[in-house]
Amino acid sequence: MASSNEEYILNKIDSPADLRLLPSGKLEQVCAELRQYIIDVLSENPGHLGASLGTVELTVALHYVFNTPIDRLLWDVGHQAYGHKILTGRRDAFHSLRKYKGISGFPNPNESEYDAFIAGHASNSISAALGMSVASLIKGEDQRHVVAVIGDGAMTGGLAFEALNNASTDPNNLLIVLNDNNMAIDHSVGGLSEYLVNITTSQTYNKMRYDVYRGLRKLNLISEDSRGSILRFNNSLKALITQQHNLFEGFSIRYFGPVDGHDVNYMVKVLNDIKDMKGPKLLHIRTVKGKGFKPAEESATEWHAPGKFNKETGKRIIAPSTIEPPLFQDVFGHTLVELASKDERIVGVTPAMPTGCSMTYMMKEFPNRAFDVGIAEAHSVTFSAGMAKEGLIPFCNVYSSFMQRAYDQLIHDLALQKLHVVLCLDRGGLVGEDGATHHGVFDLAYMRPIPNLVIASPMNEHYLRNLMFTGYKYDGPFVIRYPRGKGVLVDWKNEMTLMPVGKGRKLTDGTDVAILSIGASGNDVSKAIELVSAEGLSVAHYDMIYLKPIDEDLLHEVGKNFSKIITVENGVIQGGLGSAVLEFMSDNGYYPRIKRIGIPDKFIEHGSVPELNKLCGIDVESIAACIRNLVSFEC
Ligand SMILES: Cc1ncc(C[n+]2csc(CCOP(=O)(O)OP(=O)(O)O)c2C)c(N)n1
Ligand SMILES: CC(=O)[C@@H](O)[C@H](O)COP(=O)(O)O
Ligand SMILES: [Mg+2]
Repeated sequence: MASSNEEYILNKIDSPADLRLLPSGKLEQVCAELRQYIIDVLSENPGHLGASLGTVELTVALHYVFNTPIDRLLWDVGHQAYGHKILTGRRDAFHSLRKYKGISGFPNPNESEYDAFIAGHASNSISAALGMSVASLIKGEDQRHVVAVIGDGAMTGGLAFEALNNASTDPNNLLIVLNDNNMAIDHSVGGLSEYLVNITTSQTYNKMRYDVYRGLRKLNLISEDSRGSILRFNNSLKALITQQHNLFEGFSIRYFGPVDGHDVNYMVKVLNDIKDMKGPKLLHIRTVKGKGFKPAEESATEWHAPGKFNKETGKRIIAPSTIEPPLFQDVFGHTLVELASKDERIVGVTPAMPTGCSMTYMMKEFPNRAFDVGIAEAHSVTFSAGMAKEGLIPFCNVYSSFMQRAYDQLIHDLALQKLHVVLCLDRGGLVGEDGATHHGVFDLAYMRPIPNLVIASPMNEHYLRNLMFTGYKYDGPFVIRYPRGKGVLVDWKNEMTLMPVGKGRKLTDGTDVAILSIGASGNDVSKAIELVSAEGLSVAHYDMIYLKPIDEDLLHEVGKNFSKIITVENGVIQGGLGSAVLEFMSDNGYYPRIKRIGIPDKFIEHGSVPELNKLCGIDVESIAACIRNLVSFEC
């Protein structure tokens, strides 16, 4: 914070141009104010706190040195870009972060010209930035700098490695800033994270290399354009000092660092030094996730996205514990342990979301049988397929929207070989404040065309458990899709039973209209039916449970007995349950009037789940209105 005799500066920075007018001596103050502003706002309006606190100095240094938005700045994942938002004209709007009609929690070019590329899903920044850097050369815009900021977690994604590989050959002047805090949401995992720790321990070597390099440049003994000579210089220096091999230089990408990512003035100096170098280069900075807010520094996973908190006491504000239904993710986690304790062939796999999906329970109970494979959704599926081929029974848990990354693996590696993997898709449906990048609304539609897959979705916790048990017993790829958040049953721990594959169930009888739903949306359908029943309407409700194979007996029954049908799903209308029912009715000579309720053909913004459900017409009131309208033929 500004001391009493210092004027508050942040309010005067309406764009990075204002920042760049400040003397460098003021940058530390800007950082302090920026950090405090993030803490102040997020304590009341929750968001991704830890990552953005860790990048305060980097953000200030980048906007100070680079001529944004002409220079392109890409944030990987984008959850660390709150400081960037505040410095780029969104300071006052920051209070509306992640709220319905407010600013997005991630960079989005539709929101600001300073947001150079869409972000939300990890590991795309180097590819996109490389494309921009190559484009600027082809277009003759050689003055334009392109910078990708990527975390050590996001760097574990395969896409990032594909981009590094490409960056090493196609001409470009890309700068990659590797923001290394040794954390993803949970602890960073794998060889890369160990490697980065090792580089850090050889800091003296790297600093010496950088200092010698600066000296030679000052003496004009090496030239900027002569990439080969720099590499030769690096190599011979390396040979002089140590046999150590640098991964990035192995890719022909110049490596600088590691530097202290909380020393804003030093970063300004380094960035100024390296920004005009030709060719691809990587600056490795070390930061602390949650920097400047003690509880967040001490417990980074908890404070990744902590919800509301008291900024004075450092305590999270958690609703007083009443007896409530558990989170679906927790039911998954406990049930997996229960199954795994009876069959040692069961293993668990998560791509970097152990806390989020509650694989942590399995990791604690059976550390040798649970795997966090890093931000690597595609790999997680094929890795699971490999284990299944050898007789293990993997439960691979992937957030629905991140699963989009693994479509070919699903088809080629899993379904084609009909391997026994239970694929648990958490966060299916609208997820709320994370918005368009994170809604898990495409899964039912994109999986339905894939042969050999069984696709199921539970209406409540008992069905989740039953489906996990059925998936465990079923010899083939078995997908279970369930939503973010709480279930509906306080008493969730039932005796698990087999659910006949491809069989749905009738929940209520009725004559006016039949509603076919899948998954937890069925609970809203039940409530809507209660509303219209009180008005004298008679509605039959079927919980399909399985999208594939779909229950054909049930559909014949509905086709024969109803002239009006409503389908309800928390997924895109095109291709999911509604489409399956339309196809079936048409193929079998039934011609009822069918109204499909689901997510319309557009990307859905951020907001609370109830707000978005209403927006999409999948909330209780909208379903009830649809029933009334269909009965009177106006729907
Ligand atoms: C494809 C994909 N998988 C998983 C996630 C969930 N996720 C968001 S942030 C994050 C950790 C990122 O770690 P890092 O890049 O090191 O950033 P940090 O939070 O440490 O700053 C993960 C796994 C995601 N956004 N995208
Ligand atoms: C930035 C990111 O992708 C994750 O932090 C995501 O927001 C987690 O979502 P949940 O809160 O549903 O676990
Ligand atoms: Mg990290």
